[in-house]
Amino acid sequence: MTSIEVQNLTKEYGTRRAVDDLTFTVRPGRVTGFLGPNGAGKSTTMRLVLGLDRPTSGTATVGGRSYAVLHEPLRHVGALLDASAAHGSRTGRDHLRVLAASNRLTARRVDEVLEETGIAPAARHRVKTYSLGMRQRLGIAAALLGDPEVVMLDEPSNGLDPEGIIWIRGLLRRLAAEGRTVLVSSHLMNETASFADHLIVLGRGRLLADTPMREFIDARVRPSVRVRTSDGIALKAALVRHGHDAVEHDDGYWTVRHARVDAVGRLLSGAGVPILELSLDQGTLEQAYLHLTATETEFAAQPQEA
Ligand SMILES: Nc1ncnc2c1ncn2[C@@H]1O[C@H](COP(=O)(O)OP(=O)(O)OP(=O)(O)O)[C@@H](O)[C@H]1O
Repeated sequence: MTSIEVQNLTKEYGTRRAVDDLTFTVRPGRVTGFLGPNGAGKSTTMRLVLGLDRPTSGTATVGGRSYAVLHEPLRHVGALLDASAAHGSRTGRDHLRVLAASNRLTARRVDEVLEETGIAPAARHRVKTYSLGMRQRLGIAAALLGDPEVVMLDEPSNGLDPEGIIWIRGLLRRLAAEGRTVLVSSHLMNETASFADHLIVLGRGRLLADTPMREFIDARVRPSVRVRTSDGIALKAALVRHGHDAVEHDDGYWTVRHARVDAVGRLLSGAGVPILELSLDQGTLEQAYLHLTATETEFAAQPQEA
């Protein structure tokens, strides 16, 4: 089992500290979402893990070894950092074949990942004719080529169509279920919520959270109850009588904050209020993330310089 270990990692570009004393471990068997606003340091951290940049101090290792010393690294770590990295005048297949050859991987494996990522029909076309989504799939194919234990993807959903987004979700879940270590950065909160088990959140190069996704949401967004009725006046009166605060929305739903579904259901049926719909509103990753960024004063008060 191979983890990504980041220990007191710092990277400065001139006077700008892109990564600031980061320490975390990305563990196998789950998908870890890597979040943070633009410029928070996610890509820099990934580049440091891949040995594409040298840390100012601290270490980033994979299975206890730095990427630079890995023999045939694609067999250990697969990464998508920049989907435009492939040579435009090569075909998708040739691009993967060159990568495969440098890591003693077979041409058969190239054909497998072309199939797996859905670009086999375009494999003999030049990369410069690929759409953004196809380039993205080619980048993911390259990441999977060596059947690696560790997969790091920077914004993999970028440019994918709805089917592609569903596909990547299933792929990430499967890679984690196979016991791999999967780190995925994204700005799409709904997307991240659909595939991540765990979250690492950065702000201005620092670690803001390293926690299971459910805990991250529950700690910041208290659940509420959503209810729809044909008698809003009776609903409000019954809830207020029991000390609840009920808010009506434009879509005809009411929200009862800090309440349990069963308690609200019992109370309303006891009061003879007609209930058309009743459900738990658990709070979303987006709400929790925005709550975190709003409460991190230093992080919110010092916007990124241009
Ligand atoms: N090669 C570089 N030279 C100078 N500054 C850099 C370099 N690479 C990154 N930076 C700076 O480091 C900071 C972190 O950037 P990084 O790309 O890691 O953030 P990010 O979280 O990946 O952002 P995004 O979500 O926009 O991709 C930014 O301020 C960026 O301008």
